[in-house]
Parts: sequence; structure tokens; C-alpha cells
Amino acid sequence: MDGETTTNRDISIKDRLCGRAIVLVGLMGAGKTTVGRRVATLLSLPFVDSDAEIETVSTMTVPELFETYGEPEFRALEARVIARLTQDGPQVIATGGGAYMHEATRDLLRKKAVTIWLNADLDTLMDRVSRRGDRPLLKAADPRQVMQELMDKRYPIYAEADLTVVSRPVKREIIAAELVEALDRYTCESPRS
Ligand SMILES: Nc1ncnc2c1ncn2[C@@H]1O[C@H](COP(=O)(O)OP(=O)(O)O)[C@@H](O)[C@H]1O
Ligand SMILES: O=C(O)C1=C[C@@H](OP(=O)(O)O)[C@@H](O)[C@H](O)C1
Ligand SMILES: [Mg+2]
Repeated sequence: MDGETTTNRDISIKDRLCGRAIVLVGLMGAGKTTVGRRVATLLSLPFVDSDAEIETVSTMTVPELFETYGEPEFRALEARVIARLTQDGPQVIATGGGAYMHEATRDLLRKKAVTIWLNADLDTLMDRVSRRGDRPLLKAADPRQVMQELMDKRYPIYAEADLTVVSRPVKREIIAAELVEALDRYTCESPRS
């Protein structure tokens, strides 16, 4: 079977979501945007990326928002955008790496979503983020050190997500398939009516 076929199992997962969104959390470079889009295709669900949505509503890029208004304003906007997106029912939402650190966002997602942490090691993350320079937090003298500090601070919080999938240097289709399998198991074991 190819990686893009929607099966009866995938349709059942959608039913068992009972209106919840599938929300990907994790550090920059974990693959939330890339894998999230594939999972949405597999499950025939809409896909939205919170950074892209923020850029649409603000008509600014994420780096411009950080530069013009600072990180606290970006975080406030991010929390509002995610709160709105979770009203829209079953869909796959890729969040920006800092979104799940916001306590009110975590509380909301506990009720409205199945959350999945894409957990990657430092080498994998650095390899992936080094391809683009559009992450303001990494515009530092030692981006690897910044990433390590973010791992130390954020991984205990990401671990609160409903599910964890290990993101590693294998094809993105494999990670997407593992995520769907994890969702299948989880929605069977934790049904909601
Ligand atoms: N499984 C994978 N294998 C190889 N490259 C990947 C994989 N997942 C993501 N990438 C690449 O890594 C980079 C960061 O991925 P992205 O989805 O933007 O991460 P995030 O949204 O978590 O910051 C992108 O260039 C993407 O194409
Ligand atoms: O980790 C973070 O705080 C951030 C992650 C980015 O998104 P990705 O995780 O999709 O790279 C983006 O929201 C912003 O640069 C801040
Ligand atoms: Mg992303």
C-alpha cells in the first residue's frame, strides 16, 4: 500500500476523534509542518500550520513579527490563533515550537485536541533547521547551544502531550505512518463520546 491511501482504519480514526483536532507539538525542526501535512492527507483532514495562519492574519512574516513587536506579542497572537483554530473541529494543526509552552493553550488542547509530541534529538534538529534561516530564536552566536537550552526547558512540558512519536532521520512518510498508527491505538484505548 502506498503512503497516501486512506483506509477504513483511517476513517475510523476520524470518527473516534469525536470532533477533536490532531495537534503536533515539538521543537523547531522536529517535522511538525512537514509530517502534519502528510498525516492530514492520509486521514483526509484539513491541514493548518499555526505559523502560516499567524502570517496570514498579521500580513507579516514570523521574523518580522519578532523584530517589530517582540516575542511576547508573537506569543499572545499565537495563543489567540490556536484558540480560534481549535474551534474548527477535526483537522491537523502543526503548531510553532513555542506554542505548547503557553499554559492556557495546553489547557485548551487537553480538552479540544489529541496532542502529539514529535521528539527529535539535537543532531536531527540542528541538521534540519540549518537548511533555512527563518527561525528568529536561532539567530544567535551559538544556535546549537540555544537549541540545547530549549530542549532542557521544553522537553518536560512536551512530554505532557497525549502521544509521543520519535522523529529521526528516516523518510517523512515513515514518521507520518507511525503517527497514524499511534493515533489509531490511542483513539481506540481512549474513546470519547
Ligand atoms: N523525516 C524527515 N526527513 C528528512 N527531512 C525532514 C523530515 N521531516 C522534516 N524534514 C525537513 O526538516 C525541515 C524542518 O521541518 P519542519 O516540518 O519545518 O519542522 P517544524 O515545523 O517542526 O519546525 C524541513 O526542511 C523539512 O523538509
Ligand atoms: O520554537 C519556537 O519558539 C518557534 C518555532 C517556530 O516554528 P517551528 O517550530 O515550526 O519551526 C516559530 O513559531 C517561531 O520561530 C518560534
Ligand atoms: Mg513548522
